Amino acid sequence: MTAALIDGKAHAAKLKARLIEETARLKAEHGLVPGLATVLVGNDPASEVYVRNKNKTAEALGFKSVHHHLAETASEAEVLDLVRALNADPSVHGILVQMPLPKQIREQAVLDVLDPAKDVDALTPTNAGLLLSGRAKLVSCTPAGMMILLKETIGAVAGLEALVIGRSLLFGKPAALLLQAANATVTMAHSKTRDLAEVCRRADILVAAIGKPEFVRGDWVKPGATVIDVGINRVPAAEGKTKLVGDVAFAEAVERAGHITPVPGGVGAMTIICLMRNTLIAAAALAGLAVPSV
Ligand SMILES: Nc1nc2c(c(=O)[nH]1)N[C@@H](CN(C=O)c1ccc(C(=O)N[C@@H](CCC(=O)O)C(=O)O)cc1)CN2
Repeated sequence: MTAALIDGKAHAAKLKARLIEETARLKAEHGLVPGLATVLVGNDPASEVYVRNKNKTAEALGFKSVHHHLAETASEAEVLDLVRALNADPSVHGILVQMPLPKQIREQAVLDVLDPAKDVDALTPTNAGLLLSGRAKLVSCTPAGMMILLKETIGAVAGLEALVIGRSLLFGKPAALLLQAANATVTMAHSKTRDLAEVCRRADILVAAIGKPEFVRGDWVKPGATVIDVGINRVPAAEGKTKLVGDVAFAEAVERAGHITPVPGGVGAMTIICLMRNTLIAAAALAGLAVPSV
């Protein structure tokens, strides 16, 4: 069997088109321009690219987009003051603090001051709790993108065995909750899981978010399973160059899976557009308008 590729870029483009229409409608009917503020602390090259792409996408949709770049040596107090100022700015509806942060800044301290109504990453304790209780308006971006890809490629996941490897706040935990809310039977695995290969072989939906290049081997994949690869690992390639690979050994897994996301161009390609969707939803909610169903 050779798996069908799940094209994250194509699905992201479809969502982008809907968001452009909805943004124009909000502006025409309510004079509302969604505003996204990005905060980057330090000079991590990958983070710089992601944040630049977030600002570019926001502008392409017709949002107001502002960027704040703090030095690698910025103190926690400086970051918290900036977040408080953005909380108070009525033209800003979404605040994105790029992760990871330099080590002197506690991620939890930043999330504790971020206004949950503007938390377009859905990482604050309030939004994490709302997801747990099934009442979330803002859902973490990459997990939300995964659910869109699953819905549009395999349809309902009810009753399927789903395995999420990884338990981060950014992906693993919200992904497991979303799959469970869609009535999948969910297992969460991690670095301490015994006999991971055998656990993987039971999964109809295998989600890998471990951060280890090509860790999941092809013979761990149940024949016909759907594989969602969340890893983005830069590894050495020929002629002194580098290339991106996922957490799944793609060339092996593609021979056994029914559907598989490539890296790049899979679920990662949904992250930024789902952030824009959250910004639009946050803007409508803060303006007291009905939450758009985009
Ligand atoms: N505050 C946040 N920080 C981080 C997040 C996040 O969602 N919120 N996620 C990652 C990085 N990230 C966004 O910030 C992100 C990762 C990947 C992509 C993406 O487009 N991936 C492409 C390949 C990109 C490439 O060539 O490097 C793909 O998979 O096709 C977008 C955003 C950590 N930090």
